Amino acid sequence: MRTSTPFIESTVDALEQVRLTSPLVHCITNSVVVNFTANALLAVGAAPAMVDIVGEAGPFATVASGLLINLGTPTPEQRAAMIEAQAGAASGNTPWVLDPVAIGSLPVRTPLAYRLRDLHPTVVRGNASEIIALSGMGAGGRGVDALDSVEAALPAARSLAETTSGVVAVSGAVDLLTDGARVMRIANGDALLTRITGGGCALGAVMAAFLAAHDDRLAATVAAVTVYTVAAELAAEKSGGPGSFGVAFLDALAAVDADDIAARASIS
Ligand SMILES: Nc1ncnc2c1ncn2[C@@H]1O[C@H](COP(=O)(O)OP(=O)(O)O)[C@@H](O)[C@H]1O
Ligand SMILES: Cc1ncsc1CCOP(=O)(O)O
Ligand SMILES: [Mg+2]
Repeated sequence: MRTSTPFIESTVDALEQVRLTSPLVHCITNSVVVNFTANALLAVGAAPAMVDIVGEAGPFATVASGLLINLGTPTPEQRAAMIEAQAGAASGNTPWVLDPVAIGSLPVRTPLAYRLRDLHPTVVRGNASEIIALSGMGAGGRGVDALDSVEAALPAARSLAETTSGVVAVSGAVDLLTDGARVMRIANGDALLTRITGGGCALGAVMAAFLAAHDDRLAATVAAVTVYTVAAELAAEKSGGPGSFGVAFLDALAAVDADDIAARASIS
């Protein structure tokens, strides 16, 4: 696969920036993955803060370096905090990531996801079925899992990028990213990421960290996916299964460096 050298350079720069500046990442995320997400952010060099209550989420989003809104277990308090946080992010010019976990048929989170979509997330990140559902072109997946292929989600991703004027990232064996005009594919990662919970959710948080480290939104998102999926490859080589992979993945997020990126990144 052809590898895009400018994107490798911007990926290495963004990783260095994340480690130098330790961006403060405000997370409103689901109760399944909250600890794993905080550990993934710490491992890559960012500073997590899980601020998901009304009265705090708005002001915090104003001053944070990046914000993640993840719809995985959207309690009433979290739902109100998400709306408050989005407004805070808008007033503070804070980049924000929307992860529309398991939308489609679920009757509470789906309209909330549409409402947030229309508030122009900097990045939407999801699996193929979530992206198709958020675009209005399909019914969603099987719970948190995709039923559609990544390539089948390309028209939905393009349409969604036009709606949001932002970046859309579809995860899977080959990740697909678009800003509506450009389409990038990243063929790194390991299937063990789908055998631990939070493999997708923590990626959304890492994207929020990288958005704080690079001005070009597409390049920042490419950098986050590349660092994350190359780290997964390094971890998989040292793992005997999902349990040891989860631990090795945190070690690899902390250790992955410019040489690993140059040797392994498959960006086209
Ligand atoms: N078959 C696979 N091979 C390699 N990497 C994968 C595979 N499936 C998913 N990934 C990676 O796992 C991470 C989470 O993606 P995914 O499982 O699609 O998200 P979600 O958990 O939201 O459904 C992404 O970084 C993606 O690149
Ligand atoms: C299992 C589960 N149920 C509600 S949220 C969640 C976590 C989903 O995590 P990911 O999308 O990263 O696999
Ligand atoms: Mg997910």
